[in-house]
Amino acid sequence: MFLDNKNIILLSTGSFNPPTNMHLRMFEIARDHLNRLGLTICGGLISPTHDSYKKKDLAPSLHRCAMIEQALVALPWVKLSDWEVKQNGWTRTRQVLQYHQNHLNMIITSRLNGSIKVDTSLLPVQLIENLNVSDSNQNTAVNVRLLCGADLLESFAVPGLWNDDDIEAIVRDYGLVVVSRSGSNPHKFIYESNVLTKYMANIIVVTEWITNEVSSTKVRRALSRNESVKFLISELVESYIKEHGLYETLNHDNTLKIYPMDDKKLNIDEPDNLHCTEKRVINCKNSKVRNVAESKENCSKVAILVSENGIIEVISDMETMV
Ligand SMILES: Nc1ncnc2c1ncn2[C@@H]1O[C@H](COP(=O)(O)OP(=O)(O)OP(=O)(O)O)[C@@H](O)[C@H]1O
Ligand SMILES: NC(=O)c1ccc[n+]([C@@H]2O[C@H](COP(=O)(O)O)[C@@H](O)[C@H]2O)c1
Repeated sequence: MFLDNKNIILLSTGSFNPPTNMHLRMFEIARDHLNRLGLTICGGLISPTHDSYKKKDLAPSLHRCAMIEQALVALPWVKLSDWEVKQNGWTRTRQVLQYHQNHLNMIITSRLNGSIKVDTSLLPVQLIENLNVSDSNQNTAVNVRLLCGADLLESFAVPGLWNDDDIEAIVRDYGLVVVSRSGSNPHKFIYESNVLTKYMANIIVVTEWITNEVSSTKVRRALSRNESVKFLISELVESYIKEHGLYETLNHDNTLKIYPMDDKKLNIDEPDNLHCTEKRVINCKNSKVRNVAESKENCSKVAILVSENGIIEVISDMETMV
């Protein structure tokens, strides 16, 4: 039931839309903690989810992979794996772990057997160096562990999201390294789950005392409002985003409502059924309102109302916007 803890590779799955500094810090925090427990971390992998994963505002994987590569310039012991995004559809996390563990161990075995044509690009440098000096009796097999934030762990309880079999296989065969997030209580969550309690020895909870609640959602929101994201994401990622015009508009296609000014005056009175958390009037003389809605028309002023559930309503000064 207990995993052999030699040669751990931390694998993190998610949208990385975009990758934030906290995605990177998660690896550092986990490595420090595991080292302190006497465990060896050989490397890390980031495996972004497939484009068909149903998540609002998900940028194409081409961009997400490129942004991860930019972010990882500052974290060379972690590598991007684009295997998931290259599949025909979304892959369950259990299979992602299975693929990477089998694949990496296959590469290691081939390498030890002297096969020259082995693509080692996913292997951490440290492990390759060990392999170069190792005799074949040495235990070089890797254990790929799922590295996640406590919110991902707690998503195990969302009805219909995860198969029970998969949850059991993930904790039994691979193991978890869970980084705390404010508002979560991973120890309590494990206690309340029979299967997680059964395999508790394979779950390492890392308490992050220097809490940082940056999330991709908040970064996307800031970008769409043209607010600074400095120190939340790497400068290289920020440059990539700007260069490709990503996240300039938030996609609320199904819920966007645009009121011509005749209907609602531009004094941002709330429409009857909308409780606003935010109200803003934007001056945009002779410009397209790109950060609010795809409009072909120019306008000079719009009012934006953002409700608690993320619905954006726009009041424009030109009927032609509608
Ligand atoms: N601030 C954070 N603290 C701890 N873990 C985090 C944090 N941000 C992201 N993670 C973890 O990183 C992994 C990938 O996360 P994901 O791409 O969903 O990022 P996110 O910022 O939570 O995204 P979104 O805001 O789009 O839901 C998940 O395991 C998630 O729990
Ligand atoms: N059944 C499963 O294996 C399952 C269910 C939900 C999410 N996931 C994964 O967890 C990650 C969640 O990412 P987000 O937090 O960005 O939604 C993604 O990599 C996704 O593929 C896996």
